[in-house]
Amino acid sequence: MLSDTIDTQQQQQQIHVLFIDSYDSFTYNVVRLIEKQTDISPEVNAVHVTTIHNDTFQSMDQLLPLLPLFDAIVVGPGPGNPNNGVQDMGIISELFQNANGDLDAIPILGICLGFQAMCLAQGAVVSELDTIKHGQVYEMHLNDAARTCGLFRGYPDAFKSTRYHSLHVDAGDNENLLSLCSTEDENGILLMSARVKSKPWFGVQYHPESCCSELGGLLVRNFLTLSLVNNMKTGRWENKKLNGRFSEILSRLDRTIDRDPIYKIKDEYPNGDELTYVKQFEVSKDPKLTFKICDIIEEPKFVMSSSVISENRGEWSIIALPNSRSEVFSHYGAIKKTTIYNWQDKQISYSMLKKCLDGQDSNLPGSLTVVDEDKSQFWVTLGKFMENKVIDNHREIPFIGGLVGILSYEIGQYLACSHHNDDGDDDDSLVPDAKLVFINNSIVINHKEGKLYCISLDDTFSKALEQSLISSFAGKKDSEQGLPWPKYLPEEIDFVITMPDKKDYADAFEKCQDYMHKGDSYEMCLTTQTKVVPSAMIEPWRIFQTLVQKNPAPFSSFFEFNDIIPNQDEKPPVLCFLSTSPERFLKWDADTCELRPIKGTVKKGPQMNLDKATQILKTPKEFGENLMILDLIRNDLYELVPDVRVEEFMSVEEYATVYQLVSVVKAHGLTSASKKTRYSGVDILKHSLPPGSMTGAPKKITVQLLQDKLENKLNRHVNGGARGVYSGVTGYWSVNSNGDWSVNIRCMYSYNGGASWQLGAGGAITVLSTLDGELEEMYAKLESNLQVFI
Ligand SMILES: C=C(O[C@@H]1C=C(C(=O)O)C=C[C@H]1O)C(=O)O
Ligand SMILES: NC(=O)CC[C@H](N)C(=O)O
Repeated sequence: MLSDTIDTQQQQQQIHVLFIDSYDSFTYNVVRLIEKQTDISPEVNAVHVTTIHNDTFQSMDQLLPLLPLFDAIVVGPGPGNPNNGVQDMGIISELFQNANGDLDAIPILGICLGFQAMCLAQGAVVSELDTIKHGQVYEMHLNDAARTCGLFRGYPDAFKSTRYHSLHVDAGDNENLLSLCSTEDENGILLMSARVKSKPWFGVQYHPESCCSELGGLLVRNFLTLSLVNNMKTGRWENKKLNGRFSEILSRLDRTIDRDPIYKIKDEYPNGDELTYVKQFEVSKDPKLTFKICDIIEEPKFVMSSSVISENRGEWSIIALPNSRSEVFSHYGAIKKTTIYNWQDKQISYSMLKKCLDGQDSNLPGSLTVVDEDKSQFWVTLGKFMENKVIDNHREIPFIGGLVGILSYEIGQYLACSHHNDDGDDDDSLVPDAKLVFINNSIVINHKEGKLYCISLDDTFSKALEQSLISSFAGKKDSEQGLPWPKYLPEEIDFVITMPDKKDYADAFEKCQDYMHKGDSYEMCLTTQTKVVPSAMIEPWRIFQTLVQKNPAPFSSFFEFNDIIPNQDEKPPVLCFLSTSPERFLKWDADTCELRPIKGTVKKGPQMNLDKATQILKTPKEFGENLMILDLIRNDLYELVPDVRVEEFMSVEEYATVYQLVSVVKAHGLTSASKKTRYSGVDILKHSLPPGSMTGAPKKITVQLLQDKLENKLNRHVNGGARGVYSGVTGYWSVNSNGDWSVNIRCMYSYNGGASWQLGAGGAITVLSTLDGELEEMYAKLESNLQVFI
């Protein structure tokens, strides 16, 4: 797919597959499975897959002239119903109609939606299942015809595979189709694979690429072998056109989908030793240490701390210290603008910033940069800035300085950046979708080893602060003393709490069920927002102090963006974020990245213990929920990196108020790839936002349905229904090529310095969900933070 050189001789020995994607979230799992089948025959040395979307071409007339380039076509899975033709499947319906017989000799493999479309075009009936299967593993049974069909060569009679479908094919006694495989469930016996008798066209209803499917690679290998034999017989193999113009067309087609790295990664980076200052000393291993340290820091600080430590999570805490040399990057998606200025620059006022964002350019001081760009270009701006900052220094420390901050949900793919502040005044344009600050000075703590590091990228770490850290904490053992922080908010303050309407939630839940029954989505993470208005101002830090004690979590974050000094009569809309998230989204170093999707939740209570929760979390509902997101995350990684592994499969983890089902997926070899396909962790971040665990699958259609049809109504009392900071990510991109981002859940955020707070909570809805069960889960998650106010 992403080969570097177009060498015709070499290409002649490659199998070329055209993959037609329907904006599914499992596409690249299939693509990589195809690419891996390299040992097909001595004539073949590689498999090259070109992926296009089902709407890349408007009609077959545009695609037909390109088909001599390809040895086979794979039509992938996807949302929608083949009965809706072009509207749901773009070019796929016309492809299978094959009006003039142009595709008679071209081998095609249809998977799920592709299979249904193929069978429909042959006269079979495609209709809704009574009992729908999303992320469920079933035994597939081959019939006698399969024994003589090369597609299942080498297969046992039965094997397990994952199913993701709302619809199914009833072939009846259709004369054009030969059925090969079936499974049995509450719906009866269902067709799971068939071929078209008169053509080299095959299909499977199940998902060979799922991480829970057996022998998926063999199916693809068999299909490629059949394709090769077919093409050698028909002369397609010899006549394949790959020279000159065709070779150019192929490389252009390969770039249809944008996968350009955000910035070019170099072979080597300077070590930056002249300026980097690292002072290390021994401290207590108690995670409360981070908070005790915060108490002695007067300056502004961002905290990414752990209040619960467990293996591979929460081992480190970071206190980032922004100062006047810190560049602040804010992106405003709705008006497509980025601002860049230094932290608390005296020349920059709120009114000036607002004017320039409103397009009334006044005389901008030289220290304020405003760039017209969309969210995609914003990443390039960040890349350009960071490119020259990267150093090869202290890679064993996760953060030594770099960009720190918050990315909202709407900065992610497929989402409209439309959110605005709903607080009555006209501050709409000033709600940022991303806010990142470059940090030179930080305190980094390794709780596992009891080590503290004072770090500066420009050798400006305050000597006074270092001295007081040493005198207060160096060499001191764990103390039994708790935090001197209040466990409750001041009693005299009241809170007006606006929750989503239960009836609205029920309506949205029903609509989700409709979409899933129609085949438009397999899982939908439906979320709600609750607004809390205190009767008097409480400092955000004061709320954080109570929150972290009530709901300790591995990713407890505190951010208060006081980046503009307020003038007397101005109140800049300060973004604040307090989080006790259990969920890592993405962690990376120079070569590897790790994602830890959480999916599956059981509320804690007197009747619940770990064993019981484990039993519940391993039932089909929770299993399916987790598997769907696990396969989706594999897809997000596979799009950029070929080596992706599931390292932990559905472990149960215990938190303060809930049990959660967690999987771990890693991608290796970011930098060992060829120069052109070399990605950094930040490319993976850009490509995989919004986090799959907050969207559902398939990601594109699901987030669009949630944003346009469901949450705009359900959450209209907050930010016009936008999720904003909730469902986004928080973390850092360190100059030593490390990064770590947690999912913004179990959090609260404010766009007005704490005058009002928003709390998000939700959960994945599948066809196995019940309204009561989902409501209970949503309230359990909401309670983890709302408890601070009630
Ligand atoms: C949506 C939330 O949580 C997400 C949904 C989960 C689920 O559906 O089980 C679990 C963890 C998160 O990925 C939330 O906490 O608000
Ligand atoms: N995974 C798929 O391709 C699903 C196909 C179709 N949308 C269905 O739900 O049955």
